[in-house]
Amino acid sequence: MVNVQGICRVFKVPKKTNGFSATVKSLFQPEYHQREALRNVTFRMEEGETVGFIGPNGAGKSTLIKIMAGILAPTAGDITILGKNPLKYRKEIAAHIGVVFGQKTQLWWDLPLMDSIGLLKHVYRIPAEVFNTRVKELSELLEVGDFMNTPVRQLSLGQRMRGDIFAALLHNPAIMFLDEPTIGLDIIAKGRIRELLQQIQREKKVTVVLTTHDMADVERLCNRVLIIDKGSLLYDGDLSQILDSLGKTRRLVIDFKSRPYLPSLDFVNVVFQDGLRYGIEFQKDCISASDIIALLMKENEVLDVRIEEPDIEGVIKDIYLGKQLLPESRVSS
Ligand SMILES: Nc1ncnc2c1ncn2[C@@H]1O[C@H](COP(=O)(O)OP(=O)(O)OP(=O)(O)O)[C@@H](O)[C@H]1O
Repeated sequence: MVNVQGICRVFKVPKKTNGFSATVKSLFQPEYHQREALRNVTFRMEEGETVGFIGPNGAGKSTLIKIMAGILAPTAGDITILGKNPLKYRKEIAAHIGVVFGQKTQLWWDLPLMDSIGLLKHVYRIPAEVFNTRVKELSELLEVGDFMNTPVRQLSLGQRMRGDIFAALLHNPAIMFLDEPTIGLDIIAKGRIRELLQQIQREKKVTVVLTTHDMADVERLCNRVLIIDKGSLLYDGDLSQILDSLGKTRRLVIDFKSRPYLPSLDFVNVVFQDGLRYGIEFQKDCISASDIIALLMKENEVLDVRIEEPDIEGVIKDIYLGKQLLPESRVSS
């Protein structure tokens, strides 16, 4: 479905100048420096996969998506989408791609949603019969019936997003690029969009590339992540594997009946205390939660125990900051 081999992309950026004469000179003789946005990126995607592209601002995610969509040429490397070079066969590939930008709608702002969908019918040259079936099917799936005739500018962000997903799926694309599909939504609308995307994954064989800064999107929707930083692919693999190997600490939250006696244990630390509630962090590879609980219960009366899993946001943040080394990744060179 997607085959990216050693993709590099360098941008030529004008050098900044200081002072009046240097600024005037740069107007006539501009000097440039090279900005490496992508460095030897290689990966493949199979049909039906949902892959999350994550990385800090400026990592190179949008550049990679633009290259995959045939909007931008790579400086070096090879890429095929559905077996074809997306730049050379741009129009043909566009017919198989659906795009949703969380920050920018592809719908006509002043037109009712249905009119935008009607225009896209002509853009994608969808036969009337196929179009009618698709509209019926997608209206049911995305529950847009109530606002199909409302101008897009009057829709809530969540409704607009459902409209955008509708538009992206109208021509039955093989690949969907979702760029921050839940950005700015409230917690209920985020959940609804994630549910819908999960349903689309189940019911349609569409291959999805998801770019997001929201780790909950990745956790719910992707079983594979590509971590990109400073233009390089740092990791290509399961999200759960990152958590298993990097989230080495676990936290127990314990409510005691009275002030507890806490024996000193290796690899175990009290990280907070709130009345008779204690937060205890431990190295999961060195000691088990059940051993700690058994030891504490010998000496104390325990009312409640909860174990907290590592927080994905925290683990990924530490990777970006270089505090965490990634597990043995499956990045091909
Ligand atoms: N047209 C351009 N001209 C010059 N530099 C560019 C251009 N587009 C991107 N860059 C640079 O390439 C690098 C990667 O940018 P890109 O937009 O791909 O990052 P990103 O991972 O999508 O970031 P974000 O999460 O903020 O959207 C950045 O340093 C950016 O400034």
